[in-house]
This record gives sequence, structure tokens and C-alpha cells, in this order.
Amino acid sequence: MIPSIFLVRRMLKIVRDNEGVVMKIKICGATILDEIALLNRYAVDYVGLWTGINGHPRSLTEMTLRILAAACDGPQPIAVCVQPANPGLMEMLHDCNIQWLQLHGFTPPSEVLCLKQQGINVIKTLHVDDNGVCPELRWLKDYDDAGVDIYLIDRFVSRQRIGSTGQALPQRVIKKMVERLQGRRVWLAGGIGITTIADFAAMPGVEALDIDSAARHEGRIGVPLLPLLQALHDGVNHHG
Ligand SMILES: O=C(O)c1ccccc1N[C@@H]1O[C@H](COP(=O)(O)O)[C@@H](O)[C@H]1O
Repeated sequence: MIPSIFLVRRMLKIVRDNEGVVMKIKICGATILDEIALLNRYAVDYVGLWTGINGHPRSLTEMTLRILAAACDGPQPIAVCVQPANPGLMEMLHDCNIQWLQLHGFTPPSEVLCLKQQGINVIKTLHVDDNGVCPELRWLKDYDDAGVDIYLIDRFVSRQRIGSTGQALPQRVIKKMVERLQGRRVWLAGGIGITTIADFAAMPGVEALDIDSAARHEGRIGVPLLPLLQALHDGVNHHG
């Protein structure tokens, strides 16, 4: 049976109140106000808004970014980009009152430092393949020194398909990466869905789960979200 929105909100409050098993949720790639309204209602923690990604069907114009960010009532908006080269980016984020920037490309530590000096919170994606190879690890200390706030582990397939693979990394690879990142804030993305979310519900060292594909039905964030949150709640209870 599908629980009511009120029950889901109560469940999520329990997830958050239950010390030690809190798991935050980010839903990525909202493009319309109806999606933001749903994420507000379900008390999701973060909303990813794609911006400045040339040729991406869900990359937002500045005006839409501003409207969607302003509509976030609870969830914190995160601008998600691949190359933060646009000189007006920081001004735009400031105007839109967006305090978080997810760098999903191969931005070097020197550029991260520049962005940090302009006062934005940075989430740096770590591209990890199924063998556990992650090119950014070589510069981990430089990223730390540049001031990366959060590291996001995502499955890497190819430069032609840099995100939203809808496919998970092997568990042993995730565990090894989380160990390697010990002492840092770590988020996890890549194929988190209804059948796997419970496994990640209380994963030590992971602060938030980042979901795109599995929250969508016919391209829109919607129907699958409630069962996903229910499965997360069940997972928290199971592990707790
Ligand atoms: O989806 C994309 O095409 C994309 C483009 C630019 C930046 C990020 C992108 N996707 C990211 O992929 C992960 C997880 O996706 P999934 O749950 O495996 O479908 C998420 O962080 C998105 O921001």
C-alpha cells in the first residue's frame, strides 16, 4: 500500500531524528515547477538544477534556474555543471541565491580554488569506473587544499556519458572509495534505485544519496519518488 504524503513526511522525520542513521537525499535534474513542488512536499534535502551544460536537454536558462531555485521551499538548490568556465556563472548563482555548485566534469583543483575564493560551496564529482579507477584521486590533496566541501562518488562510463548512467558501481568499489575518502564529506550517486536504496540507507561514511534516473517516470521526476523514499525508510529501520 502506498502511504500518504503526510505519512511519508513523518517517516522522513523519523529518518532524520534517528541519530546515526540519517541519510540525506538529493534529486537531480528538475526542470519544471511541478517537480520542485513535489520535492518540497516530500522534504527532499537537495535539488540539482543543471545549468550551462551545452546541448543538454535539461540544462536550464538563467531565468528558469532563478524561478526553480526561488521555488525551493526546504530543499536546497544545487547548480550542477560540467565546465564552470562561464565568466558570469558566480554572479548568476549569487543573483539566484544558490549557494551550492556541483562540478560534474573534470575541473582541476586550481579552478576549484578560484570558485571557492568567490564564496561558493563546492561538490566535486569523483568519476569512478567499475575497477575502482578514479583519475581525480591523484589530486585529492590538491582538491582538499582548494577547499572542496563534499566529494560525490559517481559511476563513470565514458566522457560522452558523464552522468545519469542509471547504473551502480560494484559495492566493493564503493566501500573502497568511501574508505579512501575517510574524514571528508561524501555523497553517492550512480544507479541508486528502488532495489538498491535500502542497501545504502545506513552506509557508514556516506552523508547523502544523489538520484536522477530512478526518480523519473516518462522523463519527469514524479511517481517513482514515493516508493523510493519508502524503500529508504524501510532500509533505515532494517539497519537501525
Ligand atoms: O545526467 C546527465 O546527463 C548529467 C549531466 C551533467 C552533470 C550531471 C549529470 N548527471 C548526474 O548523474 C548522477 C546520478 O545519476 P543516476 O541516478 O545514475 O541517473 C547525478 O549526480 C546527476 O547530477
